[in-house]
Amino acid sequence: MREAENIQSLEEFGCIDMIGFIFYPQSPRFVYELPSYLPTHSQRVGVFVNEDKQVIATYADRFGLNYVQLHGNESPEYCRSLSTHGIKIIKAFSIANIQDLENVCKYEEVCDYFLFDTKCKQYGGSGSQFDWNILRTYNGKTSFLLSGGINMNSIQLLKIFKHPRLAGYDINSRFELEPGKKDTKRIQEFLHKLETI
Ligand SMILES: O=C(O)c1ccccc1N[C@@H]1O[C@H](COP(=O)(O)O)[C@@H](O)[C@H]1O
Repeated sequence: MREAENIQSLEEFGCIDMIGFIFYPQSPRFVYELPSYLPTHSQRVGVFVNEDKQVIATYADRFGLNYVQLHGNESPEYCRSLSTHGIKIIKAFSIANIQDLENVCKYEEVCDYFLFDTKCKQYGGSGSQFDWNILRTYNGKTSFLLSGGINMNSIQLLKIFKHPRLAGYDINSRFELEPGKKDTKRIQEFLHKLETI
């Protein structure tokens, strides 16, 4: 997210655990300036793709980031060296089949969360869902966020999908008015349906 009012009105829901800022210059959601309001209750997450560690540290300071979400081909060593600097790590993995989970175990101990996203041509923000049944074979210790194209029509499937390490849902492009601007009404409706239906 990148607009102060938009961030503030979403945070007012009181149940959004994390709000993300995309620091990948090729993304249409790239955050090019510091918003005049930053979340105070929701955790601040910076999203990076194969970024220089010094650049990440600079953004982490400037935005007061609680987490960095690494959405590229970052190695376990790279994650470890960031985490030893006190930065909490969410490592994203692109999933299309069971084999895509093979390398995930190498990242145990060096990440706070994993994030399972749909494999696509670009690095993220595809708006497409993958087959969550693949995650039934994930038996690691690290909790994960479910991501990739989650939308209003995902609710029934979200309710059915259970996993002992599932920590939360990550919503992005399917809840936007335009890139980087969330449709707060649609999100409110989504949250309501998730609780009630
Ligand atoms: O959204 C982007 O532009 C983006 C660019 C580079 C890396 C990650 C990006 N977004 C992340 O992708 C997932 C899934 O998003 P979607 O629901 O499929 O649109 C999410 O974690 C975004 O933060």
